[in-house]
Amino acid sequence: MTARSAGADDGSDEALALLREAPPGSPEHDTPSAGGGAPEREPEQPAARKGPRHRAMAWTDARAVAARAGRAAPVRSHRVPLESALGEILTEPLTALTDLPSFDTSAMDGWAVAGPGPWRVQDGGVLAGHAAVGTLADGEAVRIATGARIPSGATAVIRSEHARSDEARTHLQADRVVLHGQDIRPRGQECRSGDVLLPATALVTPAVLGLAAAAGYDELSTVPRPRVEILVLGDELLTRGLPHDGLIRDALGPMLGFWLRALGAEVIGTRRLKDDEGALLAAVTGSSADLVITTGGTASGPVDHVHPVLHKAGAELLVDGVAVRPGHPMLLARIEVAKYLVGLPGNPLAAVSGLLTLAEPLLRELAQRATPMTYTAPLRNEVQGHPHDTRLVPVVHRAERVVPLHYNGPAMLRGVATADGLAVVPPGGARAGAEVEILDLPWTQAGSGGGCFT
Ligand SMILES: Nc1nc2c(c(=O)[nH]1)N[C@H]1C(S)=C(S)[C@@H](COP(=O)(O)OP(=O)(O)OC[C@H]3O[C@@H](n4cnc5c(N)ncnc54)[C@H](O)[C@@H]3O)O[C@H]1N2
Ligand code: MOO
Repeated sequence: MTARSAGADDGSDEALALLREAPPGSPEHDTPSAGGGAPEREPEQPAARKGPRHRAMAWTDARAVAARAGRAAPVRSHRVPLESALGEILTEPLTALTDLPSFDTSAMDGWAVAGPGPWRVQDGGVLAGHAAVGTLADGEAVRIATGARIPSGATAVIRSEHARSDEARTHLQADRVVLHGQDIRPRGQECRSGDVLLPATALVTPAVLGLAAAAGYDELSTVPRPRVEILVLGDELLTRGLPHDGLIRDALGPMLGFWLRALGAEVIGTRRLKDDEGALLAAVTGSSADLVITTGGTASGPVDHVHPVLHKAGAELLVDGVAVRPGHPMLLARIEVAKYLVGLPGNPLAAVSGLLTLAEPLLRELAQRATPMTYTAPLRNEVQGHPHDTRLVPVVHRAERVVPLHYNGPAMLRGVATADGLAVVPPGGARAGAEVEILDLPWTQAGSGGGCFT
């Protein structure tokens, strides 16, 4: 867990201060949710609008469906150069291709000696990377460097600081008792050729890359990162400059690619599409990605084309709405075998909610990464819940507790930008002190998702 020190200069203190200081009567104070930013109030749903509510799946069920969809995809493997394997999962055990060390090695700079001293010092010396020198006979010594091959016949290495040679540097005397084999790393001390160093299913971390290289590998067999294409939808979106004339900046395009990479995806592209059904259908059906992510257009407005396009594409809706706030219109569809689409709602925090609810478990299973340990933390402040739905609320860790952040409205990124994670607040809410599950953000120290190697 990240226990950031109180007062960390990360911008979250302003959000926290606002939470503490909102005066009575202010909108902040009046929000029905402590922790700030209420779930936007919904009017009682008339019968005619009850359809979506019936379809909405419980938050935990939706995550389970997404994970199952990922597990159902065929298992894949590729051989890649070491540097490309970072963050992927091994599909074969890492079996040593050599003994390590692969020869008897000096562990120190000093002298290799044979038998009991004093010793006659041979001319020259042995350096790391040099071929073997001749055999040492009993009573002989030769200068040696750390990492150099031990000459045959040598029985020990004496560190430079533990022996003295005479003026002419021809004779050597030890300052202390010399033990047989001291400071010699024997061949195969770490492993023998053929030993299994890591099982298939191990995550390739930087340390694994180092071990694989030491053990003789140039390439590794791993599960390829799922290939993801992002389609950002909306006529109202600008990619530069200030909002004007009802147009706003696209906040999702700049964020999602990096976030998806941190979740283990290979992002093959981000495209911006106008609100045009034909263009969306062509982009979805023509995409070569394993997972298409769309943003916006999930609801039932006049230019919300995701549902009609999925229908036309013959896709199977696996999740069509989730009982979670924000983000309830999120969806998951199977377009064809092993090709999925996650529809993220357009409101930016709702999109983050969809990313963590549906894309994260799907990508994790497609990449065959281990399920991270879930953990809970006590809330410092009460958080009001939605009557029926789970809430995901940005929080920071402070002194063994999590503090709900204020700017947590569906259209706001200000809270999550300073957050360590999202608290999973059950329907009905949670009191101060209640333990709630925390979804770490992939870049926080507490993140247990196996590392975010981008
Ligand atoms: N009658 C109803 N209307 C809406 C409901 C509902 O239940 N009944 N749900 C609301 C909720 S909740 C959400 S979330 C949104 C989801 O809508 P869409 O997924 O169709 O998204 P859009 O309508 O395209 O956009 C919503 C909102 O987000 C802004 N947006 C979109 N893309 C971006 C982007 N890349 N960067 C920044 N902002 C973006 C867009 O301008 C809208 O303001 O539906 C509600 N409506
Ligand atoms: O809150 Mo909507 O929940 O998905 O913006």
